[in-house]
Amino acid sequence: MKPKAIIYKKVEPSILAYIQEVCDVVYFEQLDSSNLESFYEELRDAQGLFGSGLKVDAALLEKAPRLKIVSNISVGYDNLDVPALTDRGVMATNTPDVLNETVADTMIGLMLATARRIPELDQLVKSGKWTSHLAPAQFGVDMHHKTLGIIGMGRIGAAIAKRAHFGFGMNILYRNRSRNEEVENAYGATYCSLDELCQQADFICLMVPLTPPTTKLIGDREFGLMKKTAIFVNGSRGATVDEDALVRALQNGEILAAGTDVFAQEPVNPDHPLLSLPNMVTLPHIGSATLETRQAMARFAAENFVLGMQGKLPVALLNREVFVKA
Ligand SMILES: NC(=O)C1=CN([C@@H]2O[C@H](COP(=O)(O)OP(=O)(O)OC[C@H]3O[C@@H](n4cnc5c(N)ncnc54)[C@H](O)[C@@H]3O)[C@@H](O)[C@H]2O)C=CC1
Ligand SMILES: O=C(O)C(=O)CO
Repeated sequence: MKPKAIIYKKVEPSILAYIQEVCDVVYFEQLDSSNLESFYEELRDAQGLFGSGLKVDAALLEKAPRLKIVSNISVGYDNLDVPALTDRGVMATNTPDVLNETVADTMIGLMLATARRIPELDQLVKSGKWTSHLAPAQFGVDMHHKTLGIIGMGRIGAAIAKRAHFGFGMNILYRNRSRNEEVENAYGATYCSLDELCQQADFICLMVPLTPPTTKLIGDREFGLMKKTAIFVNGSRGATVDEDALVRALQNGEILAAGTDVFAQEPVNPDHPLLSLPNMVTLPHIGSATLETRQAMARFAAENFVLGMQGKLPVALLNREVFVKA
C-alpha cells in the first residue's frame, strides 16, 4: 500500500502524477473554510503534507500523528515551526536557490518602478492626463551609481548585489548575520551595521527570513535614520517591517518612497493605509512568480517530498541533523 499524502495547493498535472507514483494522494486545490474540516479529517492518517503557506505548528501536528514530511513549495519557511516538527520526528523541506535569479529580477524591477515612478506614470498615460511635458515634480530619481544597502545578504541578496553592481554600477553596503566574503570580493560589497546602512544607503532592500529577531526589524527608529531621499523596498515577508511606521515615514517625508512585494496580512486588506499613499509601489507577492520558476520550485518541492515519503533524505531538508544522526 502506498503512503497517504495530502496536497493542499493547486499543482500541475505532471507534479500530481509524479507524487501519485509513490503516494495515495488526497488533493485539495486550495484550503478555505469550506473544506478545512475535511482537510483535518484527512490529516489524521496522512504521512505527507505538500503545499505552501499553511501554518504547521504543534497544534496542527496534534491533528497529524502519522506525519513524516512537510514539503513547502517556497524557500521561506516561517509558516513551519521547525523545532516542533523536529520534536515529532517530521522532516521539513523548502526550495532554496531555484528562485534566486527571478526574485532578484523582481526586486530590481521594484526598485526601478519606485525610483522612476513607473506605476504612477503608467496611470497618467492611460487615464488621458498626459497633456503636457512632465513637470520636474513628476520626475523620478536615478538608481544607477547610487548606494544600495542590502539587509540579508543570503542567496537572493547576493543575486540582487550582482545585478546592482554589474548592471547599475551601484556601491553596495550590506548587513547580514555574518560577513559574506564572496559578495565582498565579487561585487565590492561592504559589511556594516544596520544603523550605518540606514544612514548611508540611497536604496535599501530588505531580504531577510521572517524570524523572531527580524520581526519588525525596520520600524520608526530605522526609518528615522534613513536619508529623506531614501527608497526602501521589502521582498522578504511583510512582518519584517512595522507597516504603521512605514506609513508614517512616507507621510512625514522621512523617506522619499517605498516598494513592497509582501504584506503582514496577505492578500492585503484593500483599506490598508499603505495602498493610498502616492509614494508607495505595491506588488502581490510575485517575487518568484514566473512560469519557469514556479515550475522549478514545484518540481524541487516534489522531489524533496517523494524522497522523504520513501524514507530517504530529501535534498533541501531543513532539520537534516536529526535525520542524519538517526
Ligand atoms: N517575495 C517573494 O516572493 C520571496 C520572498 N522570499 C523571502 O526571502 C527570504 C530570504 O531568502 P534566501 O535569500 O533564500 O535566504 P538565505 O537564508 O539565503 O538569506 C537570508 C539572509 O538573511 C540574513 N539574516 C537573518 N537574520 C538577519 C538579521 N537579523 N539581520 C540581518 N541579516 C539577517 C542571514 O544571515 C542570511 O544571509 C526568505 O526567507 C523569504 O522569506 C524568498 C523568495 C521569494
Ligand atoms: O519562496 C518564498 O519564500 C516565497 O515567498 C515565494 O516564492
